[in-house]
Amino acid sequence: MTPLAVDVSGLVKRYGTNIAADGLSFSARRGEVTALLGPNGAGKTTTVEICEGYRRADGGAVRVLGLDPRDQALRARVGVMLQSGGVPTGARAGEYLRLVAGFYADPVSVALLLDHLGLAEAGRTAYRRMSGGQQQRLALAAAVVGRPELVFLDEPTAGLDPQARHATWELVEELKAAGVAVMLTTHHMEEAERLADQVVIVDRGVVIAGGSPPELTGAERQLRFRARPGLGLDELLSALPPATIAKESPAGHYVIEGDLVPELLASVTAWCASHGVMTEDLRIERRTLEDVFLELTGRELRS
Ligand SMILES: Nc1ncnc2c1ncn2[C@@H]1O[C@H](COP(=O)(O)OP(=O)(O)OP(=O)(O)O)[C@@H](O)[C@H]1O
Repeated sequence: MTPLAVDVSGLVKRYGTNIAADGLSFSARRGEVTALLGPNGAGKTTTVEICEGYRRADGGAVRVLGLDPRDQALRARVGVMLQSGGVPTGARAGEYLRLVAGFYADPVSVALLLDHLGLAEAGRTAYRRMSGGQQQRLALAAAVVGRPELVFLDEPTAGLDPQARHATWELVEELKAAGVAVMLTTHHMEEAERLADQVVIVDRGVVIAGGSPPELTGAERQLRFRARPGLGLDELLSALPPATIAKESPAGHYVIEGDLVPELLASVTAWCASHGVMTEDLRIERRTLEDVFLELTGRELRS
């Protein structure tokens, strides 16, 4: 059986008294995008750096393509995009990418890759003169130029404009179609929803939920709104059809599940009006990963 691309079990990592990973477990498969999603400080970068072999774990087991993450045999098989580039500041984009390509047996065409990521014009520009978005795309190009079997992308689209973000997303989709395992960290939930086959939601060093985006968000649409905390939900429910469910989670965030026909919406808003309740952000849609995170932790993902 082919080993999992990444297999992390009970990972523990401490920085002094601060626990960045507290028994964290997940796996990532080939030909799939696995997203570690969580707020700042959740432990995503630490986890990925341990998988990349840059940091040592304090406990737990980590295998990457079936090997110890520090095994030198992985260098040629794994692509890494770091948050802070790691490119010499005087290097021109094209030169640098050709240099990196030279380390691999069967690299991708540098010219095609530059073109694909919208960097063709920046090919002769020194790294320090490139925009932040261009530098980020160059780091991405360097991670994939060697045709890796597994690639780690740490916040690959943070700070990119929408066009560059879409170019990055397309590249990730192509990698996946070519059978590459992609591990991506993000606190951008649309990115996780759009790209990921598996989402691993991390908070405070532990996995609080995992699955495909539809598994996590559910297929059913819901009526959601915000209003003052502590509305009498039993009373509201008595005004709604019998199979309807109403929840307040966390305080001031309301979710109504049931047969979402126009009459239900009218009944909810009529009940609110008769109780002097002003709703905000009233919407009927599938839960988002943001909603899932909020329900699980009582906090916003983008904290
Ligand atoms: N080198 C370090 N020394 C001490 N503490 C650290 C170090 N690196 C990370 N931490 C702490 O470990 C915790 C997890 O950080 P980590 O960077 O792994 O989270 P993250 O989910 O990647 O966050 P972000 O989205 O901001 O990158 C945080 O509390 C952070 O302050």
